[in-house]
Order: sequence, then C-alpha cells, then structure tokens
Amino acid sequence: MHKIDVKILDPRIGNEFPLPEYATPGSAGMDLRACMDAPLLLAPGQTELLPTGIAIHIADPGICATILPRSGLGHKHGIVLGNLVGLIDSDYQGQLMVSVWNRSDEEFIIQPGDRIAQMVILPVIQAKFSIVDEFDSSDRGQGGFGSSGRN
Ligand SMILES: O=c1ccn([C@H]2C[C@H](O)[C@@H](COP(=O)(O)OP(=O)(O)OP(=O)(O)O)O2)c(=O)[nH]1
Repeated sequence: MHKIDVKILDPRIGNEFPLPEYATPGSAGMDLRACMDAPLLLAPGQTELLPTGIAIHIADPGICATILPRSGLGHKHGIVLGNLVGLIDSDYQGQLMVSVWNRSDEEFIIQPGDRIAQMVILPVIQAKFSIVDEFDSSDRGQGGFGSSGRN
C-alpha cells in the first residue's frame, strides 16, 4: 500500500467524519466528504466548490489522484462534478476541493460530512516530446473517429 502525506485541515475529519479510506479491500476509490459548515442547497444547474477538510502531498511525480463522481449520486440524483474529472497533481499541497454540479432538474441538499465524490490514486507516465517529420508507419495511420465502421 502506497503512503501519502495528509494534513487534516478541518478538525471534524478523523472525529465526526472519518478520514477517507477504502470501504472494502477491493475498492479502487475512497470517498471524499463535504466539509462546509452548513447544509448546502444545490439548485438545478448550480455548481459549487466544496472543501474536503484535507490536503495531500503525493510528492512522487509518477502518481496522481483523480476525483470522480460517485455512481449513485450521479445516476440517481444528477450530482456530478463541475469539472467532470478532478486531477490532483503530485506537487499540489492545497486543500482537496470538489466541484459539485447538480445537473438534474431538482434541488439537492448536501449535508456537512456527506460523501460527495471519490478519489482514485493512479500511476502517471510523464513524457517528453521528440519532434519528427514523419512517424513510423502503423496499422491505423490517421484513421479515427469511426473510421473502422459502427459495429
Ligand atoms: O477537482 C479538483 C481539481 C483540482 N484540484 C487542485 C489540485 C490540482 O493539482 C490543482 C490544479 O488543478 P488543475 O491544474 O486542473 O487546474 P487549473 O485550472 O489548470 O489551474 P492551475 O493554473 O492552478 O493549474 O487544483 C482540486 O483540489 N480539485
């Protein structure tokens, strides 16, 4: 298990609200909690940036974190992310923030401590461009966007 430094910025984390953790041994993501002071009513179409009460410093440039919607919230209630996917750089040390977007046509209330999104830690490969005039030939060439047909 990889270790990542975490700072607890909101004293409710680790007490009233647990530190993000994997729910089962096979979980890929750990849920992030909304750490605002009061309930938040998200009107249809509204987007808000919510604090999570923690900061992480991944440090290793070969690792990043992604913030993804929770399936149930997204599918049943239309609560997804304003940035669709959040990408946390390995050198970011600020508070983890979650942009919540109510894409439904109904109001949704988020309570402090609610699990609003999930974070997945992923490997990253950093690449450097090498300028060429021609690529080595490949089977696909420039074909894309449906070039192989529909089925
Ligand atoms: O959902 C998110 C997305 C990003 N971040 C933090 C971590 C990330 O490392 C930093 C910058 O994110 P990004 O590079 O995507 O933002 P930007 O809009 O390009 O801003 P910047 O100019 O700060 O890079 O913001 C979050 O806390 N939550």
